[in-house]
This record gives sequence, structure tokens and C-alpha cells, in this order.
Amino acid sequence: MTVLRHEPVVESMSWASARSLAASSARPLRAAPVPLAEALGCRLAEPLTALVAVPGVDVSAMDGYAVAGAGPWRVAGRVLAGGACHGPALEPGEAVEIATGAPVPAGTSAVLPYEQAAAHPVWADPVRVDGPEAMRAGALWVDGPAEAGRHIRRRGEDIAEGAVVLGAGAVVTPVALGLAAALGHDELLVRPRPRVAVLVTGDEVVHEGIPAPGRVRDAIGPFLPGLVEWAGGRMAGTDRLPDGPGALRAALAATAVVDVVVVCGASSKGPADHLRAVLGDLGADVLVDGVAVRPGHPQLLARLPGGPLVVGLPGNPFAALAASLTLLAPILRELAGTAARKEMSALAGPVRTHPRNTRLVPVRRSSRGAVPVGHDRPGSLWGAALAEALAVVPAGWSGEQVELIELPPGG
Ligand SMILES: Nc1nc2c(c(=O)[nH]1)N[C@H]1C(S)=C(S)[C@@H](COP(=O)(O)OP(=O)(O)OC[C@H]3O[C@@H](n4cnc5c(N)ncnc54)[C@H](O)[C@@H]3O)O[C@H]1N2
Ligand code: MOO
Repeated sequence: MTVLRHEPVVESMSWASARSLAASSARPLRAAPVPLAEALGCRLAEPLTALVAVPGVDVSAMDGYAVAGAGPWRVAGRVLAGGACHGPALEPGEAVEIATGAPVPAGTSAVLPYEQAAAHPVWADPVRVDGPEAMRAGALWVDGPAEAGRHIRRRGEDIAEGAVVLGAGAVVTPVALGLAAALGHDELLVRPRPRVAVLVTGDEVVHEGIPAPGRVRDAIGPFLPGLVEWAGGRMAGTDRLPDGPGALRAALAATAVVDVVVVCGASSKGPADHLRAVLGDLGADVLVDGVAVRPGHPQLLARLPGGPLVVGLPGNPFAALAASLTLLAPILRELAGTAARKEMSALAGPVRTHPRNTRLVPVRRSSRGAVPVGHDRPGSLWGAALAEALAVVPAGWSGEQVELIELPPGG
């Protein structure tokens, strides 16, 4: 009789150690200038300064009349935003019709909004003064309350030229993009978002339709792009590989231009699980090989020589999600400089604990604490899809507060 002998189970790294080792294995990317549209979500590598003053010149804050001195005023022209400026300085008693945002002529002492402007009866020329035609005819006179300086936005009043408006390290939000554009920037110096390539392995894995018996729909490839973006990365692409070391070796050898490669499946010890062997062939430095966590125990982290980090996710989809949040998200956050805030919570519901492993339990927040939502088998994303966060339940947990790690929210 043949007796099969297997390697003894080696004690895995703790979940907390794996997570912090993942973060510390990431080497922050060098800052680079990127076009505004690509900078969204990145961190500024230098303070954002105003290349121009806002407003750039003294402009009108209202549609109405720029006036000089005391009224009544003879309307001597019109200035529209983007149009030609009024040439000569206004003399006392003169006005120009002006649009909001248009530069006020030199000599302007105030802007009189249309709503406050009254037609002024002029003895010499009793034309009814109520519109652009009359103004063009040079017959328009207006009067009204025009307190000195009123409704003029002075150059640099909102933002002075050279002002620092956001500090280095600030996240480029959609609003920050608008601000940067207003201040004259076309590019921003940011920590670039790390590029991530995904390799989905498994002969049984199909990518559309109802899987035939013995086949399974890929549930990992579809969640990774959103998770990668959310953690601060940028997807470089997804490749589908058959089981077998050849395709995996070739794909990993061709990934020098990305920062992180994620391999889905092939991380356990079965006959079709080649990741470990291929990493060995390629001379990779294996940093994490198994983590004391449920689900997601067979996860891997390695560095290819002179190349990217490789994250091996287990094939079971919820295990793959747990491993993504343990290894992948901390790496991307570190590379992109986007730290996650730490949240602690009571647990308001029963959870199973594990004697040696951390458990990651899908929960929703409530006023009583985090409530486990159930449906948390490693092969299914049901519980995680219902949840807002994963509660980190340590081995032998005895009721104290637990850390919550955020799940990527919907768009
Ligand atoms: N002898 C041992 N066997 C297993 C262990 C172990 O420690 N010793 N760990 C188990 C655990 S836990 C997990 S998780 C899996 C991880 O296995 P692999 O990463 O090698 O993944 P596969 O074997 O390819 O697949 C596992 C399971 O997941 C399905 N799968 C694979 N890819 C996908 C995908 N993209 N989308 C949806 N489902 C996928 C696959 O069909 C299998 O059912 O190993 C255990 N075994
Ligand atoms: O990683 Mo496995 O169960 O823990 O699915």
C-alpha cells in the first residue's frame, strides 16, 4: 500500500502582520506631472498654488452699469465678458453697460445692477431710456444708488496670485480639479496611481452566461477593477489564462510595466495551483505565503526580481475579496499615498470565532454597533454584497470592539 505524505501545515503569518507587511513592501511611486483629467483621486506631490489671481482683473459682480462718480450717468458704451474692454477711463458722470464678469473700465467707482437702475429724465433729450437701442443712440441716462466700490470684484479678491490653496498630500477631488483649472493649471504634480494587471486563472472559469455543470462564472475579475480604483490604483488590463504553469509564467514574465500583478486562483496546493512554483522559477522573493485568516487563508505576496509585486488571491470569491483587502488594498494605498482611516466598532450580533485565525465577517453599521449580515461562505459574495464593511474578529475574540475595514462603496 502506498502511503501519501504531504508537507506538514506551516503556521501562517498573522492577518495583522500580513497587512502591515503588504503596506511596507510597497515602494511609493515617484511624483510625476499628469494631465488634470488623470489626476482625480491622486495625492498632490507639491502644494497647489494660484498661477493667476481670481479674479484676474477688477470685474463686475452684477449685470448692470459700471458708473463713475455721482449720478445721473450718461451711458457711453457696453462691455461684455470676453468682449473688448472699454477703452478710455470713465469720466465722472459716465457709465457703461456691463455684464457680470466683464472687466470694469478704469475710473469705475461702482456697479449699479439693472434692478436698481432707473431711467433718468433728461431735459434736452426726452427719449424714453429703457434699453440697448436707446443706449446705442447715445441717449441713455441712468440713475440709482451706487455706493462707492459696490459690486466690483477686485483683482485677487477671491484668491491672490501665488496663494497656496491646497497643501502637498491633499487628495485631488473633483472640486480640486475645478479649482486647479481656475488657477491656470493644465497638469498637476501627483503621486501617480499604481498600475495593476489582473490574471484570472482556471480552466473551469467562464466569463459569460450560465455556467455548464462543472464550470463556474468568474466572480473575481468583475469586482477587481472597482476595488483597484477605490484603493488608489489604475487597471492596466485583465488576462484570462488556462491552468498550467506555462501561460502563467509567460504572463508574469511580461508584466514589467505594471506595479502590481494580481493572480486569481492557483494559490492553494492542488495539482492545478502553479503560482508558487512559477514564482520560484522566476526567482521571486516570496513575502507572504498563507495568512491566518478565514476566509482567504491561501493568499500570497511576492516580488518579481526588478519587477512588480505579485498578489495571489484564492479562487473562492469571498476569500479573494478578503485577500484583496488584506494585501492588495494596503499596497495600492501605500503606493498612491491614500491612507484609509481606522474605524473601531462594537459587534451587535453573534459571530463565530476561530481558535487560531482572524475571521473577516461582513457587517452593516447600526446604532448598536456592527451587525453581521450572514451569508459569509468563502465561495459566495452574497454576504459581502449586503455588507458595508468587514469586521476583523481576532482569534479567540471575547467581546471587545473590533476593527472595521471598509468595503468599496457603489459609485
Ligand atoms: N489541501 C488544501 N486544499 C485547499 C486549501 C488548503 O489549505 N489545503 N485551501 C482551500 C481554500 S481555503 C481555498 S480559498 C482554495 C483556494 O484555491 P486556489 O486559490 O488554488 O483556487 P482554485 O483551486 O483555482 O479554486 C478554488 C475554488 O474557487 C473557484 N474559482 C476559481 N477562480 C474563480 C473565479 N475567478 N471566480 C469564481 N470562482 C472561482 C474554483 O472553481 C474553486 O471552486 O483552496 C482550498 N483548497
Ligand atoms: O480562503 Mo478559503 O476558505 O478560506 O475560501
